[in-house]
Order: sequence, then C-alpha cells, then structure tokens
Amino acid sequence: MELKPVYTVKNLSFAYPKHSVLEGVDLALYPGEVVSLLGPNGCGKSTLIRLMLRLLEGRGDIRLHGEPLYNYNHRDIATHVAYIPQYHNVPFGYSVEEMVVMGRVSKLGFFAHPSRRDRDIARAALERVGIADLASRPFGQLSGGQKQMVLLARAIAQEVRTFIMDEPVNGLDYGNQMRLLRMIAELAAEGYTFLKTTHYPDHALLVSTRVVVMHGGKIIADGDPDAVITPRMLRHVYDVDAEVIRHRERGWCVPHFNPPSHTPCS
Ligand SMILES: Nc1ncnc2c1ncn2[C@@H]1O[C@H](COP(=O)(O)OP(=O)(O)OP(=O)(O)O)[C@@H](O)[C@H]1O
Repeated sequence: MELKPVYTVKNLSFAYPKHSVLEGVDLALYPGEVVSLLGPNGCGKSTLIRLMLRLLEGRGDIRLHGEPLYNYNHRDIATHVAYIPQYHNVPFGYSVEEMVVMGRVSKLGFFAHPSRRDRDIARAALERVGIADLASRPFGQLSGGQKQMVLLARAIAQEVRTFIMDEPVNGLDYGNQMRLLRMIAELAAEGYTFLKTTHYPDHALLVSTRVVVMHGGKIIADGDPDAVITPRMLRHVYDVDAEVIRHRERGWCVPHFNPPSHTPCS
C-alpha cells in the first residue's frame, strides 16, 4: 500500500517586500519520518515552516493530508500539527501547567473549559518530558531551555501525530539536548512524524530518517542522512572543512580546526 504524505509542498516561492526568500521549493513529508532541515542562517528555514503552518502566504501548492492548506484555518491545522517555535513569549502570567493545557485548545469546543481529562493529559505530558516539578511555576520566569521543554510537553498534550519544530535544541543544555533528541526518536518509533530545523549536522545524523538542505532559498539536497551530510556539502553550505567519520555505526562531523597556538604573556 502506498504511504500518503502528511505534507506536500510544490513549487513554493515567497518574498518579503524587499527580497525574495524561497524559490521553487518542493518537499514531501511522510508518516513516521524525522526530517531534519539544515541550512545557513537566513536561508529561509523558518520561513518555509511558517508557510507550512499558514502563518505566511506564499505562491505555490502546499497540501496537508492531501487537502490544499488554504482549506484549513489555524485551529484545523492544530488538530493535525503541533508547532514548536524558536522563541516564545506569552504576555500574561500563565503557569507552566496552564501553558501545557493550552495544547488542548484545538480539541475543545468554542468557549469550553479544559476538563479534568485535559488537565490529566497535560500533567502526563509534563511527566513524560521530565519537568512535572515546574508545573506551578510562571512560564515567563523560566529559562530559555526550560521554556523549550514546556513547549515540547504542550505539543505532546496536543495529541497530534505531526510535529514541526524550529531549532528545538536552541538554548538547551547538553543533557536536555540529548533527552529531547531521544524523545524525538522514541516518538518517531511510535509513528509520529517530525520536521525540524537544526544547525547541528551531528544531530541530523543522530536522529533523522532524511535530511533536507536549503541554500540560497532553494533545496539543494534531500535524501538519506549519510548520503547528504558529506564533507562536500559542509564545505559548500557552511564553508567549513570537515570530515564525516563513522563511529559506532553512525556518522559524526569532525571539523578541521587549527587554532593559533597560544603564547602566554611574559
Ligand atoms: N519579517 C521579516 N521581514 C523581512 N525579512 C525577513 C523577515 N523575517 C525574516 N526575514 C528575512 O528572510 C530571510 C530568511 O529568514 P528565515 O528566518 O526564514 O531564515 P532561517 O533559515 O530560519 O535563519 P536562522 O537559521 O538564522 O534561524 C532572512 O534574510 C531574513 O532576514
């Protein structure tokens, strides 16, 4: 049986008033995939994600579960897709638990209050992410990394199968980076689908079924992580000389890094 894509993006272009950002972008996202979107600062990764969530409107065809995206309003999209943005500020003094309960909004009727079940689901999501102890803290007073983990819990509480994450490890300490990547791998093994941007080719090698590389507003590579993350690509896209070595059956990027030798002051 042919697997139907969650998303298809065809010939997508987008320009801000003064400059073009995306040109003729094609992308498909299939159930169970973990797709890492790599590319240098400003190449258009967040713009592509925002277009896929209808937070921006471009030219081209975007379909979610086969239906044109313009047939969905934001609430409909939230019944299928959880979005974890790069930065998140909330104007009011919501607690962490209230923030996570907000993940249930697309499941509630208009004007309905969260039920006991909604609160239980939110608490279970906080437990799963390992931050139940933060439940009563004001969200606005958390560190950047703690906020990121709360947004992950909120996405889990949303009970959808597709997650779109913009630089999810941004601001996370090393332990939380690994916990978050492990959680992505665990959820993917349960059949969840991920599209995530990242600045870390190593993370893309660690947790991805496919890697897509953007450069100059276009997709220049899309395929198996080991085939896409090569010294040639790292040089072309990031201007970095690096080897991709294999260790424990995985690829790791090792940059050529020769700092000037340090001469202590006499
Ligand atoms: N609101 C805006 N108005 C005008 N230009 C914008 C706006 N937002 C982003 N841009 C520009 O669009 C281009 C793409 O930005 P985008 O945020 O999509 O890049 P990115 O690949 O996600 O970058 P990063 O890795 O630094 O997060 C950049 O040149 C950026 O300066």
